[in-house]
Amino acid sequence: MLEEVKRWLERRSWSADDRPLDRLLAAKRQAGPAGSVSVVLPALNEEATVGAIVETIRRELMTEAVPLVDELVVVDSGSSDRTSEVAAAAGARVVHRDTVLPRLPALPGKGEVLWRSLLVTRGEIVAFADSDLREFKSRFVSGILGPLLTDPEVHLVKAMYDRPLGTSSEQGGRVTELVARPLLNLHWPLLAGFVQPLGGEYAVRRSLLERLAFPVGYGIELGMLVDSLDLVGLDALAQVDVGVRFHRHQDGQALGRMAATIYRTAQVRLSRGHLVRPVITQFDRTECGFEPTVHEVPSEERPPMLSIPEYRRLRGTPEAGRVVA
Ligand SMILES: O=c1ccn([C@@H]2O[C@H](COP(=O)(O)OP(=O)(O)O[C@H]3O[C@H](CO)[C@@H](O)[C@H](O)[C@H]3O)[C@@H](O)[C@H]2O)c(=O)[nH]1
Ligand SMILES: O=C(O)[C@H](O)COP(=O)(O)O
Repeated sequence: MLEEVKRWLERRSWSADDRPLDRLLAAKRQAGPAGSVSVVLPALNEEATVGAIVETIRRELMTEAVPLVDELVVVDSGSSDRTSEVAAAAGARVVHRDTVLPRLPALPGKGEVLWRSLLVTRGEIVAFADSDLREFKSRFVSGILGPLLTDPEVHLVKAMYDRPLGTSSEQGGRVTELVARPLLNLHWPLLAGFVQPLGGEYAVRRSLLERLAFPVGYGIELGMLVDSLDLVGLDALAQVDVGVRFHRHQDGQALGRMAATIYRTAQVRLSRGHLVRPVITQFDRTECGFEPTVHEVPSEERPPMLSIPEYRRLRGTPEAGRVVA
């Protein structure tokens, strides 16, 4: 491990317990508008879990006594189930991806809805969390907000946690362990200290988010880490231990496509313009043997939000500063 990473782990890795709620609330009051917080839950067919997550955040972080979160938005990514209804009934503002920036038809994928969420939220700090989490705890949100509210030098905070898979207590995160961690260690060793580089729970200052390109699919987390390192440096990145995370596990083939997308995101960053065929072939057993299916690996990226005129008008920002394009 690099010496810089050892030092980073000592300086920038915390537990959610390190910053109790009353300290966060005091810091938020003191920060004024810079401490405004939006929580965004991307959701594609999550009717089973999104309601409980919304209720927990509203009950524990959005009350008169604990006004830590200012707005809670579920961005529906094209669900065919009752995700929107359930989320709205639980008290979230629900926005469908197609209603945001309608001049650009939405592309499929999680990164796409996170990108669009910047146009429908106002917080100077935006916290994202997956909406398929079970046994959700509000510390998943308050924990990652802590360093941003209390330390102006921190710009991005990722949650870290144990990830049970089936009966095994610590073996979840198959794409993390087989693809993302090796890629990061070999190509961006400064990021080797992140325990959960792909985790969907992270909080980021808007001033950073709006300067980042967003891969439209599952490449968003790796892309965001790599580009943030480039834009703000390792010391502006941090991680917080929030306990244990339970979520819906995708099957091996879906994870294969996710892995290919993440590899592609890395590849684009390693050699912009390098010509490859971004497809992955997978196999299913049929009566005639193994049948190949070819899936495209999405390579589209949305440009930094600061380059979108509608966003600049909304925010009253005249020009784009340094961005990752
Ligand atoms: O097109 C999509 C796909 C997913 N989601 C939502 O995004 C979240 C995470 O998706 P999920 O399929 O549960 O991802 P995981 O298999 O858990 O993948 C992990 O790794 C991914 C790649 O880094 C991250 O995006 C995830 O947040 C992280 O949990 C969930 O709320 C989904 O409903 C969308 O909104 N739109
Ligand atoms: O982050 C990951 O590696 C993927 O979400 C897969 O996680 P799982 O192996 O716990 O399902």
